[in-house]
Amino acid sequence: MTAATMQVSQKDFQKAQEQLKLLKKDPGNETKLKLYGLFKQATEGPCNAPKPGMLDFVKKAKWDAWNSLGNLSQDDARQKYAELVSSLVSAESASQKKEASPEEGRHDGYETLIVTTKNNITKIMFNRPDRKNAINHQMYREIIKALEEAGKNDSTIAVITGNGDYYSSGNDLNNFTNVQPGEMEKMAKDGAVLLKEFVGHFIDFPKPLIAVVNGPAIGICVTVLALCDLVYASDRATFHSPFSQLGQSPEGCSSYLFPKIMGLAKASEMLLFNKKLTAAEACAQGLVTEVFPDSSFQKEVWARLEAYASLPKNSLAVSKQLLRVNIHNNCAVLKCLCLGPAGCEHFHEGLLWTFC
Ligand SMILES: CCCCCCC/C=C/C(=O)SCCNC(=O)CCNC(=O)[C@H](O)C(C)(C)COP(=O)(O)OP(=O)(O)OC[C@H]1O[C@@H](n2cnc3c(N)ncnc32)[C@H](O)[C@@H]1OP(=O)(O)O
Repeated sequence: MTAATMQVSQKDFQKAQEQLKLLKKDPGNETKLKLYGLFKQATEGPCNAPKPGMLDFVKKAKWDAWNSLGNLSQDDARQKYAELVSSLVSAESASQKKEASPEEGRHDGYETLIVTTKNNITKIMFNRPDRKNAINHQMYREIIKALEEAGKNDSTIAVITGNGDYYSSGNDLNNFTNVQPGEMEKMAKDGAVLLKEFVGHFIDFPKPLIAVVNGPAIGICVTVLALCDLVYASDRATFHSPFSQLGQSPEGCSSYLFPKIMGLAKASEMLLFNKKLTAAEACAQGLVTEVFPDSSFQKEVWARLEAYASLPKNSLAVSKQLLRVNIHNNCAVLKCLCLGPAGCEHFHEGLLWTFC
């Protein structure tokens, strides 16, 4: 070895010692012993220390690691030490990159949602946890886009859920603020068009659509549950449609589907008198398919959904259509009646409108 390469090796050796201190993960005892042996060999040469006693386990393991290097030269030991540290640094940075890289199967182009496709399931997750997943204009449009994509892609089922402690607090109340007096009517009309498109995508969704209600649900995200094929709820979830409290009327085909699902009396309690249901009550009334303890909710539900998603895709899609044909047709009629060319958007308190 020339003096020049030896110098590089010495420099690399020192750099490697610095890098080793910066490692975030413990490399494990075996690697630490290898590093110890190489370090001693590099700095002191072959082991000539007395062998520790059999019961002094730590000292004995270290001595063995050093002694096992025999007559390896100090230059080679430095080199091997630097190589080992470099491999640890590379492995750590690769694993950090992997952790930081986007979730597997994540779709691009969404800011208010996390949309992923994995194991034949497209998951559409509301992602405004700091606003309790309130649905603003952008989110309405992104949900429409996500449903459109999910309806056409290779997935077998689609799932809607929320990120954080809420499923969704419903319509973002800021959608109705900061409207200039002269623009009220335009805002209502534009909102009605957006709402029609939004609800229409639930009515027309061609595959099984499953709501995984991870927490409280309010307003429009409750009403469209009736357009989902299954609703799985955590026992933390609640179901609240406070329309009259807000001077609004029910939307999302709930005025038709809720009485059909739970009977007129129970639907009236929810849609006229703002009764908030627990998950168990919503299940007893047929709005929710099954309730799970919150502690095992995600695990149990996703295991079940993965099994469902391995069923034949076309059979599920056709069967869904057969089950829902009448509901679909009636909802489609309601959609046209309420927001068709004749226009019957009903204004409430000069601001809000009914859907159906
Ligand atoms: C353009 C198309 C329009 C179609 C309209 C269709 C008609 C739809 C109707 C509905 O969906 S009606 C239901 C509307 N939703 C509500 O009335 C819920 C309002 N929010 C609340 O009552 C409470 O925030 C809560 C959800 C019960 C949570 O209460 P908590 O005390 O736990 O947290 P907060 O501090 O209140 O919330 C944190 C943070 O999030 C904001 N936020 C929550 N929900 C909404 C919302 N729906 N719209 C806008 N912002 C919301 C809340 O203001 C807080 O913000 P900061 O104060 O931290 O800035």
